[in-house]
Amino acid sequence: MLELRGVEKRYGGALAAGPLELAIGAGEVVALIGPSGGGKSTVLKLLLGLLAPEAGTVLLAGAPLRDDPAVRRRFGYVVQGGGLFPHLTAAANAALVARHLGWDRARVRARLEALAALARLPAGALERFPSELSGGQAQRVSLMRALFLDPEVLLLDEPLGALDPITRAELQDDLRAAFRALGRTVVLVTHDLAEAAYLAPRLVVLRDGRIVQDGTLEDLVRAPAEPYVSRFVHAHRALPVPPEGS
Ligand SMILES: Nc1ncnc2c1ncn2[C@@H]1O[C@H](COP(=O)(O)OP(=O)(O)OP(=O)(O)O)[C@@H](O)[C@H]1O
Repeated sequence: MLELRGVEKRYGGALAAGPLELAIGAGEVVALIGPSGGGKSTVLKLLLGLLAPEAGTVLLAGAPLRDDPAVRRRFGYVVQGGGLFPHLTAAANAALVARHLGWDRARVRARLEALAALARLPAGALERFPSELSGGQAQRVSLMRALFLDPEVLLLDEPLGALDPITRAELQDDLRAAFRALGRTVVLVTHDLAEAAYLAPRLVVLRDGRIVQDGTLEDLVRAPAEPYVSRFVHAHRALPVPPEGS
């Protein structure tokens, strides 16, 4: 469904990512993980065609990705931070592209209701502005907007950033259920390994713009491709709870 072949991305001459080889099958759920600045967002934007590579080819369903609105509509994209327009209600944000394409009110309303149920957005929240939504609700609206046109591929850049742990855990459950219900190809970016492993069976570790490992959590734990992967896996701090009886 998605493929990077020998892809390189430079900013001002400096290599930010690549050369990259990556193939993602239809219906796969893949997490891109790694340190800040490792190249996760860059890879997501290359897959989406938001960035053009200086070398190599990006393929969508076997054909080179073209810069064309019809091609972009095959993707749903949740940008880092949600990217909702502050002057539009949640409903207007979610339905923005559909309205632009001329969907009538009844069709928009039916789709909003179906997606609000899928994204578990509380009734009433659709008529509010982003400043009147909680962080978790805003993320749910961003997800609804990405799914509105029923895209073949869903790309999510840190969809659960900046949420408290309880809201984050609830949204992880809901995202996982939504991915299963949709059966679409999903690529998500997170720097949280536990979240990545909960949501995606396949983990791609990026560091310094290169793929250092591509496998399951078990592969990363049992057979780390380089010492960095091992450090990343073991960098999670346990709770500093005193032992019982002390
Ligand atoms: N527009 C840009 N101009 C110049 N350099 C950039 C630009 N965007 C990203 N970079 C650089 O490219 C590299 C990869 O950045 P990228 O945003 O893809 O990393 P990331 O893994 O998504 O990081 P984070 O987790 O912090 O979002 C970094 O060194 C970054 O500084």
